[in-house]
Formats: sequence, C-alpha cells, structure tokens
Amino acid sequence: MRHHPPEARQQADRPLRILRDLATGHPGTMLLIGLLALASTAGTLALPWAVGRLIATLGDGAADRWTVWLIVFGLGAALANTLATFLLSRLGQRMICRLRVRTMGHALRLPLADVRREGSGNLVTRITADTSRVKKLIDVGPIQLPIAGLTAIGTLVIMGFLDWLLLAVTVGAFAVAGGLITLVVKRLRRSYVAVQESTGLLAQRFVAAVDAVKVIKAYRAEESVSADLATHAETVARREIDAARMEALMTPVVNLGQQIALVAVITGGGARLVAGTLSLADFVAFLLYLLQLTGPFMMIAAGVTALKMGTVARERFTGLFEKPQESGGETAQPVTVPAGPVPAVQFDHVDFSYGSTPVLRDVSFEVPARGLTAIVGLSGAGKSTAVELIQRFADVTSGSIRVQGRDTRNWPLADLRAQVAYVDQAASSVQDTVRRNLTLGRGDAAFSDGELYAVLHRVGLADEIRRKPQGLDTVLAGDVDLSGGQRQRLAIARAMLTDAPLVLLDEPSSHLDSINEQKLRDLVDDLAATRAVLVVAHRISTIQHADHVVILQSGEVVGQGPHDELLRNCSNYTDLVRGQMLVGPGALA
Ligand SMILES: Nc1ncnc2c1ncn2[C@@H]1O[C@H](COP(=O)(O)OP(=O)(O)OP(=O)(O)O)[C@@H](O)[C@H]1O
Repeated sequence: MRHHPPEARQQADRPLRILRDLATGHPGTMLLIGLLALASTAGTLALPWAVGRLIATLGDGAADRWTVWLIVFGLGAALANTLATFLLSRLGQRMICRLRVRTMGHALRLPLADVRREGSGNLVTRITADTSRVKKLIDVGPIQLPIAGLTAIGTLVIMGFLDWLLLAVTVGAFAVAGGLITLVVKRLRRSYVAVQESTGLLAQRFVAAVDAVKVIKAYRAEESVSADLATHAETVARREIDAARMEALMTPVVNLGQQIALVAVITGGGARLVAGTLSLADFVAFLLYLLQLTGPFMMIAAGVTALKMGTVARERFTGLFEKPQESGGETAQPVTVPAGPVPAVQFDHVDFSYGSTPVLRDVSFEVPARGLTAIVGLSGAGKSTAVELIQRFADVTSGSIRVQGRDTRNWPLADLRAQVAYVDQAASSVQDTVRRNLTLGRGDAAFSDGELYAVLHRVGLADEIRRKPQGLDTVLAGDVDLSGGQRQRLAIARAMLTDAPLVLLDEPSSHLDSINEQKLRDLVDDLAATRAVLVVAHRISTIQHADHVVILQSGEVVGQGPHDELLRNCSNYTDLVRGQMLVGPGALA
C-alpha cells in the first residue's frame, strides 16, 4: 500500500488538478467558460472607464455614444458571467457525480479490513458532505477566482494609468489587509481538516447507532446513545465555530483595507483636484475603480476560503483512492484446474492474525471435492474466519490455502470467488428486489421467473414471496422485509442458483424452524452429492450428516474425522456434544 505524506497529497490536490478533472470530456465547454469569463472581466473593467468618458463628454454629442457603451458593457458583463457560472455549475455537478461513482465503486472493491477501518458512516460522508465542499471549490475556484484576480489586477493597472500616486496609497492599504488574510488562511486549513474528520466520525457513530436501533430501544438506551452522539455533534460544532471565527475575519479585513484606501484617496485626490493637477473625470473614475476593487477582493477572500475547504475535502478522496483495491493473481496464468481428484479446499499449516492478535494457528484440513464437511467449535474459535480466508477476504499470515489445488494467492480474485457459493453468517441481503437478491452479480435476465420460483420452492420460500406486494420484484427494505429465517432461506436459494463447485455455509440453520431445518438438511445433502459443501455448524443434526468434521478450539484444530469416530475417540468432540455446545436432538447421544 502506498502512503503519500500530506505535503505530497497537497501537491496532488492543487486546484489545477481539479480543473483537469472538471474539463474531462468537456474541453470545449471549459474553453467557452474561460472566454465568457474573460468577456465578463473586460466588461466590468470597461464600465468605470465609460462612466469617466461619459462625464468628460457631457454636453457634447459623444455622450450618447458613451451611454450606449455603458449599457453594452454592463449588460454584456452580467450576461457573460451568468452563462459562465451556469455552465461551470453543470460541469461541476458532472464532476461530482463522477467522484461519487468512483468513491462508491472504489469502496466496494477495497479489502474487507480497509472497509471496516473506514467505516460505513465515514464513507457515506465522502459522497455527501465532502462532495458538497468540493462543489463549492468548483463554483469559485476555476473561474470566479481567476476572474476576481484578473479584475483586481486590471483595475489596479487602469488606476495606475489614471493616477499612480493614488494607486500607491490604495495598494499600501490593501497590502495590510492581504497580510492579515494570509495569516487567517493558514489557520483555516487546520480548522477544515479537524471539521471534516469529526464530521466523518459523527456520521460513523450515527450509522452504527441506527444499525443497532432495536437493541438501543430494547435496552432503553436512546438517551445515553443520543448523549454520546450529542458529544460528537458538539465536537463538530466547536470545530465549525473555530473555522467560522476565522472566516468571519475575512470581510471586515477587506472592508478595512478599502476604508483606509478611500479616506486616503479622497483626502489626497481631493487636494489635487482643488490644486488642478487631477481632472474631475479621472478622480470620479478612480473612485469608481476603488469601490469596484472591493468586489474582487471579497471574492478572492471567499474564494480562498472555499479553495482551502474544497482541497482539504478533495484530499479525503485522494486518501481513499490511494488505498489499493483488492487484487490477486491477475498476472498469473489462466485458471487451469489440475487433473485428477484434487480436494476442493486444503488448509496447509495456516496461521492468521487480526492485527497482532492470532486467530488461527497451524490449521490443516481438507474439504473433498464432493461431500459434506462441517467445522465445529465454541464461539470465537475461528470458524467464520477460516471460511472467509478461503475466499481471500484477507490473506493468511503463514501457510497456504489451496482451492482446487491452486494457492488462493495465485487465483485471479474474481475467478476464485466464482468457484464459491457463500452464505454468510448474517445471511445478508442487498437493499433491492427479491429477484436482484437471488441473481446477485448475474444480471436480472439470468433466470426466468419459473426458475427463480422453483429454487424458492426448494427452500420453502416460494409462497411467502408470491404473497409479497410485487412478488419477485418486491424491494426488500423499509416496510417490506424478510424475517431472519426467510433471509437465510433466500441466501441459500441464491447459493443454489450458482453452479459453483464449492458451497460455503456459515451457520445456515441458526434462524430456521425444525421443518425448514429438515428441508435445509435435505438440500445440503443434495448439494453435497455433486459439490463440495463446507458448513460451519452449531446443530448436531447438521453435523450428523457430515462426512467429515473438523473441530476448532481457540484457533487450533483439535480433532477431525467422521462424526461417529470422533464421538468414540475425541474427548474435545464429546465435550462439545455433551456440553450441549452443539444444539438439537441427539446432542447428548
Ligand atoms: N474483524 C475482526 N477484527 C478483529 N478480530 C476479529 C474480527 N472478526 C473476528 N475477530 C476475532 O477473531 C476470533 C475468531 O472469530 P470468528 O468469527 O472466526 O469465530 P467463530 O468461531 O466463527 O465464532 P462464532 O461461532 O461466535 O461465530 C474471535 O476471537 C474474534 O474476536
């Protein structure tokens, strides 16, 4: 994994880079926006000059012409600015959309450990609060800020032509303001980093609380959890207020610069007007330019603020995109399944740790190409971890896992996972239709309704789905959802629809009633007749059917073999069974 120091990231996130992102696919529009911005600047700059000429030609025939120019410059500048702002906003929204799509796609392709570390709330903040901050940057950064800069420089140049002495006074006054603003901006960056980090953390906590809402209600913990969330919200508010304090300084500082300049220019310019060394037309034009200078300066101050906020937000995206996606075996040879009877899975002296905590130690066992293999053990023994490692949700610390004779690290990841039909412990479903849940990753048209109902019938779910408002097209979310047992059966149906040679079931019957459990046992037997089935089991009834049982204890294999043999020879197994760690009729056999 590559890590850039923050300075390097800052380099990468310069507004110029964002300009490039913006223009992607729309260079013509970007050029048009630039031209419109220049036209608007030119119109704005020409306006006071036209006023000066109008005053100078009052009373002669040329005044009418200058009146027309005045209207052309004023209206033209306003129209060009409006169009440029709209076109820029449209490009900005398109870029934000691309950023969101990339963020979501990247997040789903990250290794599981990185997704957990980031947290769902924090990831959601990326596509909500952080993108709106980047949008603000787009609104002011690429066009308004350069226009403001150009207008300010152009105004100063014209003022210099009108009267360089008065210009020197003006520049002096605004230089004081500029120095103060530079100090403020430095502190703003720190404030924005703190705001965005604490906002991510707040979202993370809130999402976790919403996920656990049933438990929170059941234990009447609404108040304490709300209080905890409120503490995080207050941290965000405190940091926002810190930033607002800095932002609030911007306008008064610019105004102060302008007021000092006005007093100096009116006093000095007025004296020279009386002395006859400055014409009234030039004096008025100079004053108008001076008043006009505040606008671009305000815009620069606000623009720099948005720029800071936006680049800090953009860095959060860069930080995420720098995390490498899952990869494995892409450069390896095309998949060739070794000839002959190869076990579906072979654990060979596998060690695995979460961070520095060892979870599996020297684990070795095999899952034959056909038949039912069960992993049993107390809670926390490492059963789910072993099943997850087969799919390379994480890499072994040492040893190796082979699937169909090939080290999982040498399989292209997608091909490896295509060998596996997996039912996770939570029997997760996606927030989508029943159909999409059944055909996940295959496309809606992969199976006819008849085929889908047939498999639903096999898991005893067909009638229940038919009764749902839109049948297979019912969206599982909000008011219409499935029970735990129904979700489990749906997940099993999804696994059955694949032709994967290896089926991994992580406690598939934990929510099932005895009728459905019996159905599941029959289904598992059917599957095991033609495929390799590895089941993490707590129920003795499931295990009695297994051809091979692996006992895990604190991450170590402490026995393996057929159920009857283990009952006779393995005290760890009999302890498990007699201790009723395995539930169901026959557990005490
Ligand atoms: N994401 C994780 N990060 C750190 N430790 C974890 C993580 N997931 C599990 N563990 C730890 O790894 C160990 C094995 O967990 P695992 O879920 O594999 O056990 P299990 O045998 O499947 O338990 P159960 O029967 O309760 O589901 C436990 O001590 C657990 O605390």
